[in-house]
Amino acid sequence: MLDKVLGYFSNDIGIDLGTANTLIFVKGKGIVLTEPSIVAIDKTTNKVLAIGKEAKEMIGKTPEHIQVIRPLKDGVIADFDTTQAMLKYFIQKVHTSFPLARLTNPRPRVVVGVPSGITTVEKRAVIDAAKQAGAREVYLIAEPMAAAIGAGLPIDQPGGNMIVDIGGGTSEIAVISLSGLVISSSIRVAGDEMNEAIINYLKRNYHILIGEQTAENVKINLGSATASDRDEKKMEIRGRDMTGMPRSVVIYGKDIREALEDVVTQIVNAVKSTLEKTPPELAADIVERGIVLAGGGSLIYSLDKRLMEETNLPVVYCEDPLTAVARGIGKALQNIDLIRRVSIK
Ligand SMILES: Nc1ncnc2c1ncn2[C@@H]1O[C@H](COP(=O)(O)OP(=O)(O)OP(=O)(O)O)[C@@H](O)[C@H]1O
Repeated sequence: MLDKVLGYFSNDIGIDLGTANTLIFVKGKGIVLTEPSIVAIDKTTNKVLAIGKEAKEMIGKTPEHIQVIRPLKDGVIADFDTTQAMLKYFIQKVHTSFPLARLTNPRPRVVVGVPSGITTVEKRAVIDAAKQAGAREVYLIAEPMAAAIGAGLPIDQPGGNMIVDIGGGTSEIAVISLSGLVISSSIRVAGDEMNEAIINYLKRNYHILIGEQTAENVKINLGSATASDRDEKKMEIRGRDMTGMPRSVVIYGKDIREALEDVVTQIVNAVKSTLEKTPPELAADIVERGIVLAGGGSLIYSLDKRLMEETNLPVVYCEDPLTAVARGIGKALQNIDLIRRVSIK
């Protein structure tokens, strides 16, 4: 009986520690936290002022002494101390939401999703950050593996499953069979580069400077990966001109499709080259099952159509692409054997 109670309240947690967003899954509860991976710091005192949503609202609106940091870059930790402070805050936030769990399991087991191309040093940084934030045991799962589990693909069967997980910092492409990554490729080009491409395009062609938030908004509302009705859609955006004066311009979907073309091509080429390296038996399964898309970056309008045109394969979105990795980590949390089988050693 006691075991049952302890088991139920053992709040082992799964973390999708993303470049853009951090999601936390608590065993028995589901996804309990979704926050931007952003921290605001007072540069003069080095004190953390805000974390997550609160910090995101400060972007581009802070006085000189406040710096808003994204401590992860390209899917991995770029600023160790800030990532650790952020993780500690998020873990404690979910931990204190379940007081009984805190009594029974004060130091939870933590499973973290990381890019498949992570280096040994980067791995160490994630494990250390999670341990210092209170984790007892830390397991790492490659993001495409977690996304495939979250998408409900039969990863433990002998058969090819292709998953393309496009986040903020990395695009992960993998073919999975028998609980292993048969082929994987991780490129450090994804949603964030799309924002940057829009900022640069508008600077070059419209001589207007816009912030990251505006760029993301433009990407979501006007961006696309193929010619479509969106080309004619327009939007008025505000920024500064080259003399620093506030200015507004009207831009069209076609402009943004052009701005994104280089980033989209890099992602499409990475998918094609992974397909070329896929063993024939597994390729045959992919012809039948199609390519599965996950991650927020994959939501760029008509990316599925573009990939279909370029590969001649069926392309489908998994359910709720933004939470696929977190849900996959969550499923793994229910099953320690699965964690051991699929975790990065
Ligand atoms: N509707 C949309 N259209 C285009 N892009 C979108 C849309 N919704 C979210 N995004 C983009 O998705 C990205 C974030 O996706 P996600 O949360 O999956 O990434 P992450 O897990 O934080 O990053 P990574 O896996 O690279 O560490 C951001 O670049 C965001 O702008």
